[in-house]
Parts: sequence; structure tokens; C-alpha cells
Amino acid sequence: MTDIFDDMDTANAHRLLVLRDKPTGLKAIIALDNLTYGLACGGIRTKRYKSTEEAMQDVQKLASAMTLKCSIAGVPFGGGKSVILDHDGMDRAAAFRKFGEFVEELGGSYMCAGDLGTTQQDLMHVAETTQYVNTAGSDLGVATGITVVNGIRACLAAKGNNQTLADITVAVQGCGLIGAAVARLLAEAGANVLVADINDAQARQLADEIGATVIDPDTILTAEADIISPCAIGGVITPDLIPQLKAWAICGGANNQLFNSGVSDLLVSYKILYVPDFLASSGGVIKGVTSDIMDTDPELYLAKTYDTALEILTRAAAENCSSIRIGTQIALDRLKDKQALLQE
Ligand SMILES: NC(=O)c1ccc[n+]([C@@H]2O[C@H](COP(=O)([O-])OP(=O)(O)OC[C@H]3O[C@@H](n4cnc5c(N)ncnc54)[C@H](O)[C@@H]3O)[C@@H](O)[C@H]2O)c1
Repeated sequence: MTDIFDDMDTANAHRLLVLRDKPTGLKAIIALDNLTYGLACGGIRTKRYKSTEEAMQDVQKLASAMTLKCSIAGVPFGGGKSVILDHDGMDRAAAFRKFGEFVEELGGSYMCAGDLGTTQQDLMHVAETTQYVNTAGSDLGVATGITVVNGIRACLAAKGNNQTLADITVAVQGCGLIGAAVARLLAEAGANVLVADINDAQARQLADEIGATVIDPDTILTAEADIISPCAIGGVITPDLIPQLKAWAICGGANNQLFNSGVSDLLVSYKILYVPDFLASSGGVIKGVTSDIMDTDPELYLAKTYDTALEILTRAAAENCSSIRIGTQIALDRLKDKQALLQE
């Protein structure tokens, strides 16, 4: 077993809170990655992890991605994330209520919302015991759909062959909250949409609604498409997958899509455009914090993601380096500037 402090160093993480409540069966971890602005934002992931160690690593990676996400989106907050380790014997409603109590105890340094595996009903249970939760799940999903589609439009502009959404085929992996939002927006804009989900009924229902084609979930990422849009789980862009891709660009709403850091350089050598996931998926947090905390209109922040995506893709092409490197640099430079201001 690896040392937890070594893991934290690897993830550059600072605060990990391990939460347990035996009567409800709650097992949860909160990672507060960055408190430069006094508040860390990020959703609650609910999952049956193979081990506590896996959950520890996941929550830290997701929290640091949230820091990049907030910074690149230009909203003045740091990243956080929580995971609830689903298991037999957990009293789901009571466990989420208890989790809300723990979030409330943090006094507003962590603001949570939904994420993979957490249902709207779960969020409502959290909201019974804390004010620091955004329960507007579907609105956040639509906002994430908007930033993914902005990223796809930026890919078209970066490629520069005058194609519009109506000229291309996009393969969307996952038909949950985010995948469905992305697929709907693309279909409305006239794109040819392919969809897949391990829950076949869910994929078929969405396809019927928007006129998309259902693809086998095992082949969606290698389908004949211009762009693939991973909107289900992380780690799906692997070194083995890249030579098999038919698409010339990747832009999706899932967090941490790249299997490892080497994949971003491999994408460069295969000339595949990649919109950093922390930018493409930033709509949810933009919508959440502008409505709940900043009391401002999200539209400007959402629209800006197109410009930022195009800037990143253009700079990456000019410097022949990965979009992840450029995007991360922009996000971290902004945070450093803020930290320097605070120290003055
Ligand atoms: N919910 C949000 O506000 C939000 C915001 C930004 C990013 N994200 C990220 O977007 C992704 C999806 O989140 P969500 O909220 O839509 O989750 P969700 O639980 O609503 O949907 C995920 C869907 O993916 C499907 N799926 C799982 N594995 C799959 C596979 N291998 N192939 C095809 N389909 C598969 C599931 O069956 C499910 O329908 C996650 O990575 C999440 O972290 C979510």
C-alpha cells in the first residue's frame, strides 16, 4: 500500500478529510485542493470503488482538476471534490444527510454539487443538512453542454476549413446528465450525432428523442466521426486507443479523460486536437458559482470558454506542444498572480 502523504504529494493536494458515520454507513472523503480564494468548489461523486486507496487517489485528482477548471473559467474559487464510497449496507438517504452535516461543519469553505453517480434525490438529501450545496443538477448539465459545444466549435475554427456543426459527426460517450445535454445541443445545431451508453435503454431513449444513432459502447470512441466527446467516465483516452481513432478532435465533458500524462503528447504526434477537459467541462461550475455565490450572469463566462479554447488550441499548434500544457499554464499563472496579490 502506498503512503497517503506520498499520494498527496503526487496530486499536489493539501487537505483530505476522511468522513465516517457508522449508523448510516457513510464512508466519504473530501479533498480541498485550493483555498486561495477561501472557497473550494466541486461535485460529489458516488461510486463503488475497488478500494479506499482508489477513492483517495480519485478524489485528489478530481479536486486538482477542479482548481484548473475554476481558474481557466475565470471564476474566483479553488477546486474541491468529494467521493462517497457506495457499498452494500449504506442507508443512502441517511448517509447523504450525514454527509451534508459534515459539509455544513466546514462553514462554507467547500461548496458541493452533483457528479457522476449522485442522483438529484441524493443532492436533495444533502440539502436537508447544509446550505453549501447546489441542487440545480439539470441546469448545471445544460451549462456543461454549452461549454463542451463551445470547445467543439473552437476545434472547427482551429482546423479552419469553414465547417460548421451541421457539417460534422460527433460521437458522444455516455448519455447521462452531461452526455445527454451535449448530444441535444449538437442535434439542435444540425450535427450528425452518434451516442452510446452501457445502459442501452438510456442511449436508445436519447437517440429517439433527438434523432441520433446508437453505437455499441465498446466502439463509440473509434467510430467514424469527426469529433469524439467523452461524457461518461475518466481515463478513457489511452495510449492504445489513439492510433485507432478516426476522429481528428476530442472534446467532452468527462473529468480527467486522459489515461495518463503521456497521452497528451501522443495526441500531439497524431495531430489530434484536444480541448482540455477542465475547460470543456467548466460550464457546471460556472453556472453553479455565478448563480449561487457571485450573483452574476453566467453567459459571459460561458461564452468566454470558446475564446479560451481557441486560444489554447492555436497556441498549442504554434508551439507544437500539448493543449493540456498550455491550458494548465494559463490556469496556474492566474492562480499565482492572485496569490502574489494576496501577499502584497
Ligand atoms: N454532473 C455535472 O454537473 C458534471 C459537470 C462537469 C463534468 N462532469 C463529468 O461528466 C461525466 C459524466 O457525469 P454525469 O453527471 O453525466 O454522470 P451520470 O451519472 O449522469 O451519467 C454518466 C453516464 O455514463 C454512462 N457510462 C458509464 N460508463 C460508460 C462507458 N464505459 N461507456 C458508455 N457509457 C458509460 C452511465 O451509464 C451513465 O448513463 C463525469 O466524468 C463527471 O465528472 C459532470
